[in-house]
Amino acid sequence: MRIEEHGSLDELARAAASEIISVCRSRQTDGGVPCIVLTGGTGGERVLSALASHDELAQVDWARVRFLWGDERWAPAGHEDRNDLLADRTLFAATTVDQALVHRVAASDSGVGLDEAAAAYAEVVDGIGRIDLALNGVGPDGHIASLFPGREELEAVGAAAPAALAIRHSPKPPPERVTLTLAALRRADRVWLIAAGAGKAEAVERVLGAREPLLPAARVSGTRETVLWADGEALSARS
Ligand SMILES: O=C(O)[C@H](O)[C@@H](O)[C@H](O)[C@H](O)COP(=O)(O)O
Repeated sequence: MRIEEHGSLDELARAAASEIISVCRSRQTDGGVPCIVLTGGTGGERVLSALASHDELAQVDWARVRFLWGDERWAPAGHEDRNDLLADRTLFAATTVDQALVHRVAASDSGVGLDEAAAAYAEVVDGIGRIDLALNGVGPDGHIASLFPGREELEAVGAAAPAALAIRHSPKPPPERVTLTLAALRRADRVWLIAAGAGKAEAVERVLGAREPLLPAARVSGTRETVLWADGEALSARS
């Protein structure tokens, strides 16, 4: 795992945004359509904001970038709880994306149920070939996406595992969500973990300590690289 240590969340977000632009440019130069899995949470939001205000934003044709979400809260379209709203208010407001390439999880007011929304999202993810980058905010308990420690959803790792699952009774509100599984996240070429602030120091230490193979944030890796983007506070308990 590569560690990208930065002095603050803002510095971290700007550096990550620069690297996202570079990943997308490289893929588009090769004639490809990059696919990025976005994350919710403070870290995810700051990276999106840093992208939106980045002076090299225009070097990527964002209308030829495919977007997924690592998880989404089960809420009506446009609700403050939704992770896709973070993108709408930042990156998507600063550039032009092709909504046909923006794969949102169905909203709770769209007429489908939670299980149906999860199954439909799994089908979308199964239909996507290459995932270039999966961003994952790390929770204080070491969760990523809506994959929480000790939960049965963590067992969805094999080749036959679904790409997305419905989550109920999430320990982090709101209680109902749709999440990509480890099986799906592990398909990504690059998996980036984002952790900033003293509140993440224990989780980061547990990930780097590699003593807990069951910790969600310690169980995800990319096929080409796994990077921990962290600030000094989040790395402060590193042994
Ligand atoms: O929907 C969500 O809640 C997020 O996807 C979740 O996985 C988040 O990334 C972590 O909980 C970190 O969130 P913070 O960066 O706000 O601590």
